[in-house]
Amino acid sequence: MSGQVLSISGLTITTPNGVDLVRDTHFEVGAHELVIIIGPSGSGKTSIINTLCGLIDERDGEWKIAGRLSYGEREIDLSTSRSDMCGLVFQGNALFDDLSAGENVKIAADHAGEGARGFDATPIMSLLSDIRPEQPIASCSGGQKQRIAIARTLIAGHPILILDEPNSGLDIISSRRLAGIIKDICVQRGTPVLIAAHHVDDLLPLADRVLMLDTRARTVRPVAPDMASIERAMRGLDSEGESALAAAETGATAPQADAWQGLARRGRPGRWFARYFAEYFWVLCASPFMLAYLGLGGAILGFVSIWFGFNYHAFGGYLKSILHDETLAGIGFVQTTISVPLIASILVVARNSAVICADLGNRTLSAQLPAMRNLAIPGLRYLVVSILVANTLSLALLTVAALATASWSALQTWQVFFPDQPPEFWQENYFRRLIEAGPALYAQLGWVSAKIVLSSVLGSGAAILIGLRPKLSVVSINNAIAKAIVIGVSLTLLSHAFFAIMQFWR
Ligand SMILES: Nc1ncnc2c1ncn2[C@@H]1O[C@H](COP(=O)(O)OP(=O)(O)OP(=O)(O)O)[C@@H](O)[C@H]1O
Repeated sequence: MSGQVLSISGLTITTPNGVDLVRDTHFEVGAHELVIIIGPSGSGKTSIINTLCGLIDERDGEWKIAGRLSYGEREIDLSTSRSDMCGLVFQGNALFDDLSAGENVKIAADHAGEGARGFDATPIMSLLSDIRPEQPIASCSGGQKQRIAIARTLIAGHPILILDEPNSGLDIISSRRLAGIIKDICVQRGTPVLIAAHHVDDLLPLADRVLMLDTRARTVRPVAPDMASIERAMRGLDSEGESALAAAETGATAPQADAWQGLARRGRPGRWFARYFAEYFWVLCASPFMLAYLGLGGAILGFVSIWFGFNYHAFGGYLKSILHDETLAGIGFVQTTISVPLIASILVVARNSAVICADLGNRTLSAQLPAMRNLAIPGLRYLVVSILVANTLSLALLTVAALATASWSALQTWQVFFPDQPPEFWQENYFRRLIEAGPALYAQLGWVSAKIVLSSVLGSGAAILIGLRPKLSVVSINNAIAKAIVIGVSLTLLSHAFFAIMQFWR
């Protein structure tokens, strides 16, 4: 493959907001060449890299891409096809946190392409000499993670190598060593290497050329590979990030400055509890998806109880003719005080345990809770109280919704059996035991409320405790979610069984 040139022509990238990052841009990276691309913060370096690596994510919005990438015999139309020729070291590392340090490299080696065959990996592996292969990713320092990410991509053996800010977490010695290793690889393999970087001092001695993303001309142009020329070229360029920094330096007003000044003023901290409560109430209860879920559960239960209660009972014939009012009263009582509250609790606790555990697990993994503590935000209190209250309200309201649809579908099913009976007859008998109970009505509702509150508090409490336990990876969050569902539903079954026994214990 030696001697092949990476050539980009006619590259235009338009963000989903309609901003052209580059227009009709051309550049090349030769075989054995190490080229650095620089540009102000937010100018589009990562977007160019993602385009070259086929990683523009259309789920973020509709990007418009035009241009061609050619390398050797292959040519790719970037407007219609995703490029698969460039290996990328991601800015945020993107390590697999459920695998150990060694496994992160091994998995790349085991899936390496032809380009990796017969290549001496010793210099790459020497990048990792201070890391134990069995070390979990979570226990590696920022610089160590970065070196693992670099080694992993180098091992994979793509014909073209692209690095996004590879030296941002490294000390100066590691950074120089890294630059030397990358250069060696570039020369040995004949690989074109493109590096996007802000801190170029350590990389410059080994760079063949420097390209600059010119935010005024919306193109990529060459700059002499020395710090003085780079600084001169960068000065005078405009971008959102640059103009904000320049404004801060000179005391001038940047476009969004007023909005940010308003945010910096101290307000009432209590509104953040309301903010978190509203967020959890919506996700745990009020979303249309939840209402439809519980409505459907109630409707199916209403139909099943009446249909099978009348059709498949041992005294089915009698029930239909002379005993149907008593049967209806019995089914109505069991449905309103036992079965619908139980099914609603199981459905809500199972679903909401997963949501709560995933939410807190992600906050734990991404260190949001220590960040809140560090900012003197009573995060745990906001989150835990909001979750407990929102989940209990959610279960109460959704049980009422399920009871409404269960009663409605019970009435529809009953009318299939007894089309001549007026709905008033159904209403009188279906709710008779509940109403007959007189003051005990309140006792029955009290039992139902007790089941709901206990199921909710135990279910969401278990999900909170499981979600807040230390998490090392996304896989550990998944396992925690499964555990929270099983424990939450088991506690719900036990709560309902306990109160059902108490309810009829006379
Ligand atoms: N999904 C998106 N939707 C809309 N605009 C986006 C999206 N992703 C990025 N942008 C915008 O595209 C521009 C370029 O972003 P990009 O991340 O490519 O810049 P960059 O030069 O790599 O920045 P930095 O050096 O700060 O990492 C920015 O203004 C950014 O706000």
